[in-house]
Amino acid sequence: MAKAPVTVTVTGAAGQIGYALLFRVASGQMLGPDTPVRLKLLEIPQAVKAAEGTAMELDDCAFPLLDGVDITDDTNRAFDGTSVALLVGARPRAKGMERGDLLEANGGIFGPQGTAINEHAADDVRVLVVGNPANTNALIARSHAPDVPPERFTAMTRLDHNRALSQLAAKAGASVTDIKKLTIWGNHSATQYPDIFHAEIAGKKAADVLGVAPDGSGGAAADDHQWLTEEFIPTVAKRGAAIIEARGASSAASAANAAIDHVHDWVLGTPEGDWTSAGVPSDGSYGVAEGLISSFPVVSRHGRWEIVPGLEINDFSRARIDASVQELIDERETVRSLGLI
Ligand SMILES: NC(=O)C1=CN([C@@H]2O[C@H](COP(=O)(O)OP(=O)(O)OC[C@H]3O[C@@H](n4cnc5c(N)ncnc54)[C@H](O)[C@@H]3O)[C@@H](O)[C@H]2O)C=CC1
Ligand SMILES: O=C([O-])CC(=O)C(=O)O
Repeated sequence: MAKAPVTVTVTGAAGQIGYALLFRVASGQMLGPDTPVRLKLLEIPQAVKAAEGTAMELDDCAFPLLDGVDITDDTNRAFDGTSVALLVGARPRAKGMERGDLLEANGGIFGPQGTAINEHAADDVRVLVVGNPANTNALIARSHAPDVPPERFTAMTRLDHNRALSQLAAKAGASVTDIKKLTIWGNHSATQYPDIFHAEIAGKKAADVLGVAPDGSGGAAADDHQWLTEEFIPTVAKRGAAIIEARGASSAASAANAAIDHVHDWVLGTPEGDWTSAGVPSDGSYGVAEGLISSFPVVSRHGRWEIVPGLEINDFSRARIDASVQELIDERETVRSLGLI
């Protein structure tokens, strides 16, 4: 028997990421080749026409799995019956705006969207926040949805994870498929910590392959600790800014790709013997303050993210995880003081 269509809501549908994302969702790359999708596109009134143009192109693809497209500027209607909510639309940082201003502007978007999800979404709703600052926007949305299990609100760090995979593979002369158990910890910001100390390259410990010792004492090659601290970590953490510099616009296709990967793995499971990274509500694991939406090593089993337990954290990693988590604590304090959570 054919499966029932799954309702997927995309906010900011007329934006750059929306344009790169919708066609892949409609083609079945996110939920699998046997799951029809019904799309709901939310935009601000000025961008509804552009979203209609995208919907015309979706029609023109004649995707067999696309069961319908609904375009609206009404938040309640956009989340009616939704099972997958991709919160992409956000207020971009304008010139002269402080981080607090940005958080406040986004509170005006993610608070009402959380409320609408609480009231109108399907019982199995899963939420992925892409719009920046993604972790704290997810926290704001979640705090407005008391009837939705908290673990259904997640923030995207899969793009950072994929960037780290690619950088590590290039350094090791390996394929990305040879690399397992890489982790992004903390915030989707320049403080994030891409951790290679549990990673494996073709079954061997990445730190051994690369001669990187956690205390900087060197290994096979003295330069490799420097590669970790001065190349790998900053390249991954500042990749978004480097793309903006090069392209004149922020990452769009790679961000859409990461959103597809995140939801695909959440719904359909992560492969055995590996894990990925996602911003999920902390249960206090690894000393991360409970309730923060922080990036962790995660697997998905039976449709739920689980934080990978029991990893040993060396002092090098500890300091970097703590710094990124502190930034999340500070953002939480700011939105609390603004009455947004
Ligand atoms: N977590 C991550 O790894 C990444 C996050 N991002 C973030 O994703 C967000 C979107 O990026 P782009 O698509 O490139 O931006 P964009 O500016 O091209 O598109 C954003 C769209 O959101 C819409 N929008 C604004 N407020 C809205 C609201 N209240 N409801 C519905 N739609 C609304 C705008 O009209 C616009 O069409 C940005 O915040 C960006 O910083 C981008 C790359 C990676
Ligand atoms: O900084 C931005 O707006 C884009 C972003 O999050 C990224 O590419 O990681």
